[in-house]
Amino acid sequence: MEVSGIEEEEARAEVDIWNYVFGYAKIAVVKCAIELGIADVIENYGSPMPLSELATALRCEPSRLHRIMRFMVHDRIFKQEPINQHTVGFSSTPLSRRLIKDGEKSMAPFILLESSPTWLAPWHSLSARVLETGNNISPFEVANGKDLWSYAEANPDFRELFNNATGCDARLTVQATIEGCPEVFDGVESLVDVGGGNGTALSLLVKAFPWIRGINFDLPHVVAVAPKSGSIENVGGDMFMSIPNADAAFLMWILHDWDDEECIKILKKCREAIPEDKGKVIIVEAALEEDKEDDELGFVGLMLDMAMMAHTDKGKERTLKEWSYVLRQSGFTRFTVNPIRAVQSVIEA
Ligand SMILES: Nc1ncnc2c1ncn2[C@@H]1O[C@H](CSCC[C@H]([NH3+])C(=O)O)[C@@H](O)[C@H]1O
Repeated sequence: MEVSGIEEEEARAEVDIWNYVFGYAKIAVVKCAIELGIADVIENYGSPMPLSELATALRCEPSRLHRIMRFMVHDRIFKQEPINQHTVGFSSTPLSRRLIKDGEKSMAPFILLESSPTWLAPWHSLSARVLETGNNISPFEVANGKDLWSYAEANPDFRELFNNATGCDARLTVQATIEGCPEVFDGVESLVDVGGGNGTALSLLVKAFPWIRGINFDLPHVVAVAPKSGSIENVGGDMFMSIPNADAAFLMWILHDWDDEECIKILKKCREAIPEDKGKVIIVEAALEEDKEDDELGFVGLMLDMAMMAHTDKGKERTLKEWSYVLRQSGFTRFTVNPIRAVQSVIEA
C-alpha cells in the first residue's frame, strides 16, 4: 500500500476508535431525549423553537439542555434555524420524528427497549458465548437468570416494553409490505400470524386487505392480554405443537429467534396448518447478502444478527442460501424473496 494510503487509514482509525470508545453515548442521549419528550415538544411548536422556551416547556436546566441539544444537532437529529438576527431555534427532522413517543414513524419504544438494563446486560457476555468452551446458555439467560420468553412471561412490565418495541417496528414493516408487495396477499382469505404478539401486524393487514380473516397466534399469556378486535381471533398455544389452520401463515421476526432445526419444526407445523394446493407461508425477515459491503441497511442486518446472539438461545439472521436450506428441509420447493423498504424482506413460500 502507498504511504498516503496507510496515513489515511491511520487517520480514519484515530477517529473511528473514539466512536467505539463512546459508542454508548449516542443511544444514551437519544433515550434521554425520548424520556424528556424533546422531539414531541419541538414538533408541536410548529416553528424553530428557542432554547429558552424549550427549557421552560420541559422544565429543564438550560445549560445542560443546551449541551444535549448541541450533541443532537451535530448528529443531525435536530436542525438549528434562525428565528431572527439574534436567535436560533431548533426544528424537527425526519430523524427526530422517529423519536416522538406516539408518532406515526416512531421508533422510540424500540430505543427504550434496547437501552433498558435487562436488554443491555446480555451484551456483556457475548465473548463467553463465542468461545469454544463458552456458555451453553444465551447471554440473556446469563444476565437475567431466565431465557427471553420465560423472563418475559414472569415480568409483565418487561413484556410490555418488548411488545411496544416490536409493535413499532411491526407498524413500519407491515406498511412497507403492503406498499411493496400487496400481491402476496392475493387470494388469501384467512391468515394466521404465528408469534403475532399483541396483534399489531395483523390488525394493519386486515385493515389493508379487509377480505382477510385474521388469527393472532402466540403463547397463551401473550394473547391473554392482547387487545380484542372484532375482525381478529386471538388464539393461544405453542407453535412447536400446533398452529391454527388458515390459507396462509405469516411469520414476522419469528424464525430468527431459532436455530435451523427449530425453524424446520415450526415451518413443518405451518405446512400442516395451510391447504396443500393454495397454502403459503409469508416470512418477513432479513435476508443477509454477504458480499454487499457498502449496503447500510445490510449492516443493520448484521447488527440484528449480533442482537440475536445476545438475546436468544440459538437465533441468527440468515443469508439467502440459509433461508433456502431451511425452507427446502421443511418441504417448501418454491419460494420468492421480495425486497421492501425495510431491514426485512418478504419471503413467500
Ligand atoms: N412457542 C411459541 N409459540 C408461539 N409463539 C411464540 C413461541 N415462542 C415465542 N413466541 C412469540 O414469538 C414472538 C416473537 S417477537 C415477534 C413479534 C411479532 N411477530 C412482530 O414482528 O412484531 C413473541 O411474541 C413470542 O411471545
